Order: sequence, then structure tokens, then C-alpha cells
Amino acid sequence: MRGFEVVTRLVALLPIVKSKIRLGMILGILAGFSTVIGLSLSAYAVSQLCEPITKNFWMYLAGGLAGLSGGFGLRSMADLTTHEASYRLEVKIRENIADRLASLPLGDIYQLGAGRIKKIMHNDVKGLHAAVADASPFVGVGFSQPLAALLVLLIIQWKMFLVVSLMLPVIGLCMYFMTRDFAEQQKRYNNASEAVNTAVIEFVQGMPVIRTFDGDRLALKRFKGIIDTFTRTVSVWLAFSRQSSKLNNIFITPLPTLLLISACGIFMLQCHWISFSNFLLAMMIGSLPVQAVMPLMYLSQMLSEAKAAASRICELLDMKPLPEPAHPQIPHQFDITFDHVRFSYNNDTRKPALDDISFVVPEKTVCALVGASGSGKSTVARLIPRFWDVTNGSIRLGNIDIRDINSQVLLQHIAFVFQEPFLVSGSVAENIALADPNASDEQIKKAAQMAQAEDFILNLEEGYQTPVGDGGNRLSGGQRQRITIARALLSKASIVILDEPTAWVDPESEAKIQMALKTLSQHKTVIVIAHRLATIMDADQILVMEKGHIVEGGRHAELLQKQGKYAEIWQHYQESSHWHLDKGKKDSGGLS
Ligand SMILES: Nc1ncnc2c1ncn2[C@@H]1O[C@H](COP(=O)(O)OP(=O)(O)OP(=O)(O)O)[C@@H](O)[C@H]1O
Repeated sequence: MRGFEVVTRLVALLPIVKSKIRLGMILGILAGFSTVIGLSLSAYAVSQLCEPITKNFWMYLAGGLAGLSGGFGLRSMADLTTHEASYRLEVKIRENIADRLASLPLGDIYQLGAGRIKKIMHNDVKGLHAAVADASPFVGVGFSQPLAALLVLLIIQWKMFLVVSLMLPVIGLCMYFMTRDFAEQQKRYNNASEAVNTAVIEFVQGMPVIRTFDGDRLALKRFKGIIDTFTRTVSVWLAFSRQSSKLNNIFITPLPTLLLISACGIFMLQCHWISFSNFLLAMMIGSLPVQAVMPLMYLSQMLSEAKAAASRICELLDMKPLPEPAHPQIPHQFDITFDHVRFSYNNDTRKPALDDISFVVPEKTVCALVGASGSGKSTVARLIPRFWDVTNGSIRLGNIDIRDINSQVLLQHIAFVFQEPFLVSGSVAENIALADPNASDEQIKKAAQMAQAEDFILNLEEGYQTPVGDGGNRLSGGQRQRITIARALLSKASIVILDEPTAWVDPESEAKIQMALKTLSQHKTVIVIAHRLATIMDADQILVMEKGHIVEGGRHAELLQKQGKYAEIWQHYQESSHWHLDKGKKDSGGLS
């Protein structure tokens, strides 16, 4: 993990925050000194009570009260200053993260995952709050107050200073034992708690699958195993904390110091080595160094958590944005050319996901990508909107290399329909209009008709104004998919990429989606990935992929005639689509 410079780097994002933190620290330190002076003068005021009240008493009392209220006021001001700075910084960091996310390759965002991005944006930014907002009061109580107490004792009564100093090595030793394994224990706890979080999400999300298939309860055992590890880690930490709290209860409380001061102080009083007022003074401020230990421990814990959070934020901010062209060009033609494209994930050139891929998709035609799982179909599709840049070769729109097109402009020309349709919680109309917020009701309706979606939309209780629910959960998979196709039709994009749009839908929806795709191809250049080959039989071009290569290309009939890889896949597809569970054998009928 990087050091504290990651925190200072984030603080430097907003210069005013740096000066406010500095001001907060100064106020915190002054608060510490003011409190000690107030306590010292109060001790003198109290000692005067044993004698007839003189002018001195009122002076000490006024000074004491002024010091104590000054300490309180300064601490409050320090708090206010640093909290305000902290909230400003949180906003600034979130803005920077949002800007960075907007400029990152889509593939990197996709790989980071929503959960991790949310954690950084929300929890880690909040985690920094401790370092910025809460550190300065702790610095006051943890450093300046004990330092001021020791200084006052040294100046006014060095014998009592020596007595209080006897406790310092004991405090040092206790702090050493209490913090010795803390970082390690906390790391173990964090790892175990992260594993539990992931396991809970996996377990809950996969509940239907687990209940259906997990007869041996392996998933449950695995889940319980992770919970057990977490419980063990917590027990070890608790045992560790118990030892620390024993030490804490014995030494890191004011009582032992006060006992020592009173024993030595009474002895010195009897020997007339110190005055009663100085004895009281030592009783009042002598235990402040020991009282500083707990705030210091909290401070160190807050700072180490803030360091870890800042590290994760900086890692995200340091991710390389998608390179933008120095002289961007505007595409006017929308045929897509892959020219000897090679691509490796994570720069792992030993295992390219795509190797020497070349093909052309003429404008307003449909190109289907088929092939076994892992053959590279999605990678081809994702390179077109620049989820990542190719490792070698080039991809062109018309004659323009896509790296020479501004990434925002490129994305305006491409509509992506994913396997998992993405809907926002709003109405059906709002979801279609995501592609063009200025679209009229007529345009939205036309897009829905072309996407074969209007029938079911009009059957919903509020028609186009029906809320789709969280993530579209009030609609079926096929309905959601048709809304995303309507969105693609409404968009001004000239290219539409569909990644298995019929993967999860019923036969009726599949037929409707097929018709929608036909309409789509009359208006746009379409690339479609399909496992259900019936949906792409009419494609202008079918490319067959295998292990990152294109092994065949042509129309459905041509490829069948070749009796090659496509014919083989087609054969498997036909066999599987005629398999009847109730008979347990293949049906001899035609295509379903
Ligand atoms: N984000 C990623 N990081 C690393 N490797 C990846 C990533 N995505 C895919 N791959 C690898 O790249 C290869 C091609 O994967 P791709 O997803 O393009 O195949 P596919 O033909 O679309 O598969 P499927 O039909 O199962 O979706 C595979 O070997 C896969 O393991």
C-alpha cells in the first residue's frame, strides 16, 4: 500500500481544503494549550479557597474560565473548519472520479464492475472524511494538550514533572503492545469481511440455482466455510482486543497516574518541597498525557483507513483514459472494416483473444457472428465502440480508423443491445427515449412498432407511461429486449450491435425480435451475435469464429453447401432445437 502521499495528493485537488486543514490543525493545537492554561489557572483558583478570598482568586478564576471556554470554542471552530473542508473535498473527489469514468475505455469500466465503482465512489470517499474532518480535534487532544501539560509542569514545578514523566515509558510500552499487530489483524478482518460480502451476494443472487441444483449442498457448505473463517478472524481479533483492553484498563486511564501523583505529591507536600497549589496543579493536568493515548490510537486507525481508501481512489484516478485523436475526423460512411486485427486482454500478448481478423460489413447490411463459446464474438463486437483499442491492425468506419474519431462522436454512431437488456427505472416511453431525449411521442411510438413492442406496451395498464420497475423487473426478458431494440431504432446511430438479443427469450418473443431485427437492418448497419442460428439465417453475411480466428464466411446457403464448420454447427443446432424432453429422443420434424 502506498503511504500517506495518496491522501495529500487527493487533498491537493482543492487548494482551499489544504489551507482549511492547516487552519483546523492550528485551532486544534491552540485549543489544547488554552485548555491546559484554563485547567492550571483553575487549580490555582481552587487552592486559593483554603485561604481568605483575595483578588488573586478572582484573577485565577477568570483566567481559568477564559482558558477552558477558549479551548472549547477553538475546538468547535477547528471542527467546523475541517468538516466544511471535508465535505467540499468529497464533492471534488466524486467529480474527479466521474470525469475519469467518463474518459475511461468502456471495457475498463465493465471490468471494474458496478460494485467496486460504487464502493470507491461512496465508501472510500466517505472513508477519507475521517482523515480530513476528524483529525484536527484529535491532534489537539492527542498532541498539544499533553505537550502543554508537560511544559507547564516543567516550567512551574519540575519535581512534579519528573513524577508524571515516570508514566511516559509505561504509556509508550502499552501503546506498542496495543498497536503491534493491529494493522495485520485489521487486514485479515477486512479480507474476511470482503469474502463474506461477496459470498452473501453470490448466495442470495444464486438462490434459485442453488435450491434447484445443489443437492449436495456444496454451495451452502462453501458459504458456511466463509462465515466460519470470518467468525474465527473476529474471535482472534476479539481476543487481541481483550488483551489490549486489559492493558488499557490498567495503565491507559487517569487513575494510576493520579494515584502516583497523589502519593508522591503528598509526600513532597509534607517535606515542604512543593506548594499546595502546585500539588493541585499536578493533579489537574498530570493525567493529560495518559488521556491522550486513546485519541492517538483512534487517530492512527483513522489515518490508516483513510490511506487505504485514498489508495483505491488514486488507483482509479490513475487508470489511463482512452486516447483521443489530435485531429479528430467525422465519419460519413458506415461500412465496418476489420483489417488484420489482433487483440489481447490485459496486454497478455501470449494469448490473443483475436488473431489476424479481417472482414468488411457493408453499410446497411447484417453481419452475424457465430461460433463456440469463447471463440471471440463478443470481443469483436466490443472493439467497434472502442471498449478497448486493438493491439495490432485497425478497425475503420468508411475510410476512417476509429481511433481517429472522437470517442463521444463514435459512440453516437453506435447503438449496443446487450444480452442483458438495460432499463432505467422510469416509464416505458422514457426508456425508449433514452436514445433521443428530444424524440416526440410519435417517434417513440414508431420505434416501438418497428421493434414489435407496441402490442404488449398497449396492454400494460398505463401504456407507454407504465413504470418498468427497478431495472425493468415488471417486464419479461423478451419485452425488455424489445424496448432496447426500439431504443436502438430511435437512436440516430448508424450502426447497431446486438450481443445475443434472443438469448433469454421465449419462442414468441424470439420471432418478434427476429422481425424487429429485419426492420433494423433496413435502416442501419447491423452486427449480431447469435447462438440461435434460426435468427440469423437471413443475414447478408455470416462469419464463423473459432479460437479467435474467422474460419468461414458467407451466406447461410453457401456455408451449408461448403459442408465445413458452419454446416457442423448448424447440424448441432438443429439437433438441439428438436430435442423433446418428454420423449427423451430426437423428433424427426422440421424447424420449430
Ligand atoms: N474481460 C476479459 N478479460 C480477459 N479475458 C477475456 C475477457 N473477456 C473475454 N476474455 C477471453 O477472450 C476470449 C474470447 O471471449 P469472448 O467473450 O469474446 O468469446 P465469445 O465467443 O463471445 O463467448 P460467448 O459466446 O461465451 O459469449 C475467451 O478466451 C475469454 O476467456
